[in-house]
Order: sequence, then structure tokens, then C-alpha cells
Amino acid sequence: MISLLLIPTVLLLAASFSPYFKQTDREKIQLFFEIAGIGVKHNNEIQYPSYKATEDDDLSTTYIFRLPLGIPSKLLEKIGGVVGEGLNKPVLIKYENYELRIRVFTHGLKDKVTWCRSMVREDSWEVPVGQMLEGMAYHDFDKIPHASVGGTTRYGKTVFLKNIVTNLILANPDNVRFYIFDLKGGLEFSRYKNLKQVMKVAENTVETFEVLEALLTEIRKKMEYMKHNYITNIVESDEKERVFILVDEAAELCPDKSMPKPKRDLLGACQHMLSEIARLGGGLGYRLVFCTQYPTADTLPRQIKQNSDAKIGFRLATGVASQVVIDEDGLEKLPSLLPGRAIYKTDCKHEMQVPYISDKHMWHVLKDWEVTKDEPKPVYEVPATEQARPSDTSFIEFK
Ligand SMILES: Nc1ncnc2c1ncn2[C@@H]1O[C@H](COP(=O)(O)OP(=O)(O)OP(=O)(O)O)[C@@H](O)[C@H]1O
Repeated sequence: MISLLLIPTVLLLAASFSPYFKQTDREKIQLFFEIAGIGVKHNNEIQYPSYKATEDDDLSTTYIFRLPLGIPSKLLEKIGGVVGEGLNKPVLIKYENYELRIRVFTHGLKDKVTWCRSMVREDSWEVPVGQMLEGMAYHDFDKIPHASVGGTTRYGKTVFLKNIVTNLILANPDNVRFYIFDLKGGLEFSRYKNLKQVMKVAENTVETFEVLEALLTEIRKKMEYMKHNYITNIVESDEKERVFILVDEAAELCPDKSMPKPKRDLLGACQHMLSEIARLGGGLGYRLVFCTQYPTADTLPRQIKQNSDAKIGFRLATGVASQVVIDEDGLEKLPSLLPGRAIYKTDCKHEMQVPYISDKHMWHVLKDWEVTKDEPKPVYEVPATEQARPSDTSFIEFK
């Protein structure tokens, strides 16, 4: 029989401060198991996780316990909360093959992490998304092409996008292209027009429609080109170019019943084209980052969300809004008045502090890429020299 007596936090805290409790973290953890009933009852005897070993590193101490047979994962999920609250320290829990690892960190997340050049990973499509307890987390756009981002106004979405642009330009100056949809009137990204790697900054819905239409045509041509050359995914080919489509304030593209029909149709078409880009573009080298401060089923279309295997959420007002962005509660519990604090979710979930880059710092590192421009680059054309190469072994063949 399994026994779980979940005890109030106050009891854990009382235990922590009791005179009988001047013990090491390891001994306290062992006691928390007993107080919280984290164990398995077998033949009238409760078996708790038993201590095996301790490992130290610069950031933390990890206590390793052997788990009793038959302990349910639901019970293990609670250990992080129980031990974290009891020790009043940040902890991370891992369990596998009846081994439980409780990593107790010396420090919590920093309130601010300043971006620096050493965070750039040259020649890669990896971008630093945030400082976790364990170190910096990188998002690899070649592994997960699309990301959706949600968060209340002034909590760091635009800074996050600027972080992406800066890192990618420094990492791949000759191979990255950007299309930026700055639907808050071009306030934030207007100067980016002058960057060599930025093809277009669309500042209103009409421009957005035109650019998306051209992009979709380009994507379809590229699809034909790749089919022609037996390339199934750009990542497995010699093609180096990647195209980033950044949308800042997707809610501006949301049709509303109160709008005149032509405007509704225009916005509906924009949303549809973005969904198509999310659906078709990943394998072809197009990466979509879609941000909104008003996450609802209307502002974050289903197809875009389903194709975004990375979700980044800043603080939101309610659990319902959090569900829209990261498919679970949690963003409403992030600290208020702390911009840059986010949850990054792929196949697992981490809380982190997004690196902050000021405009001044950013333009200092990007100044070499500011150019005078005449015309935007044409849409993708199949190069005359690049015809079918069925014998080229670096490409994957359709069977
Ligand atoms: N990662 C960060 N670390 C520290 N401070 C940050 C961070 N990101 C943003 N900030 C602070 O918060 C302010 C607002 O950030 P930002 O413009 O990115 O918000 P936003 O979510 O895009 O807001 P809106 O939706 O209104 O455009 C910044 O000017 C900066 O002072």
C-alpha cells in the first residue's frame, strides 16, 4: 500500500527551524521524506528513499537516493516542492531507474543577466534563451525551427527578439536573413531596416500582407527546388542560408467582428499565410518566432502553435493565458515586476532569466552591418547553375 501524507509548508518550515534540526541538508531531506510521507508502505513498514552518495560542483550539491520499489511517479513529482520549501533553497529533481537525484543550488536565478558577446555560438543556429540554475540554455533553430512567445506587456518579448537578431547576425552574418513584422507601428525595429541581413521590416498590416505573400511564393519555389534536388530537410543539405520571420505583436493580426470586412479578410489572410509558413517552412530553412502579449486561441492560431515545438512564456495574468502559451499553468506564478523571467518549454520545461541587451550595446556590436539600401532583395530564385543533381550523395533521396 502506498502512503502519501502531504503536509503543509508550515510544518516543513517548523521542522527546519526546530532546535533538533541543526542538521545537514542531506539529513534534512531524509527527514522531509518522513514528514511528508514520501515512501511506500509494505508489510506495515514504510520504506523511504535511502541515501547513496553526494556529488559537489561549483553551483550545487547533489544528493543521490535509492528509491523503494513501486514508488509512483506522482509522488516523486512532489519531492521538488517539498524539499525546496523545506530547505528554502532552489532544487532540481531527477529520477531514473530507481535513483533519485536532488540537486540543491547555492544560489537562485539572477534577477538580471546581461548579454555579452561570449554567449554567441559562431556558425551555429543556437541562441542563448536564458540563464537557468544549471547554466545558459540555448535554443537551436536547426533542431526546433519555430517558437511562439507570450507575455504581458513590458516583460521582455521585444528584448528577446533583439537578442535573437543580434546573436544570429554575429554567429552567421553571411547566411542569415530576417523579415520583421513590427506591428506596433515600427517603433522598435525601424532602424533594423538598415541592417544588411534584414530584408524587410513591415510596420502595418498591408505591408505585412504583401511581404507574407512574397515570402510564401518564395517558400513554394524553394520547395520545388528542394524536391528537384532531392533535399528533404535543409539541415541535412549543404545549404547554409536560414530565413527568420519575426512577428512582434501577433494580436494586431487578429480579425475582429467589429472590423470592416476587407480588413478582416486581410488579417485572416495574413494569419493563414503565417500558418502556412509554420507548416511548410521548417524543413526548408524558414524559422518563425511569433510573439503576443494577448495569448488566446484567436491571436495564437492553432497551426502556428502546433508547429512551434518551443514555447517561451513571460509573466501572464492568469493560468488560462499560461495554458495558451505553454499548455499548462505557471506563467502567472512568475515573479511580478521582474522583466526577462521566463519559462522555456520544449520536451522539458525550465525557468530562466533571459539575457538583457540594451539598444546601445546592441547597436555597438551590430554597427558593422548597417548599410545603405536601395531595393529589398528579390524572392528566392532557383539558381540557373543549380539544376537536378540526382547523383549528389549529400542529398537524401525520396524512396
Ligand atoms: N531580459 C531582460 N532582463 C532585464 N530587463 C528586461 C529584460 N527584458 C526586458 N527588460 C526590461 O523591460 C522593458 C520592456 O521590455 P520589452 O520592450 O522587451 O517588453 P515587451 O514584452 O516587448 O512589451 P510590449 O508587449 O509592450 O512591447 C525593457 O525596456 C527593459 O527595461
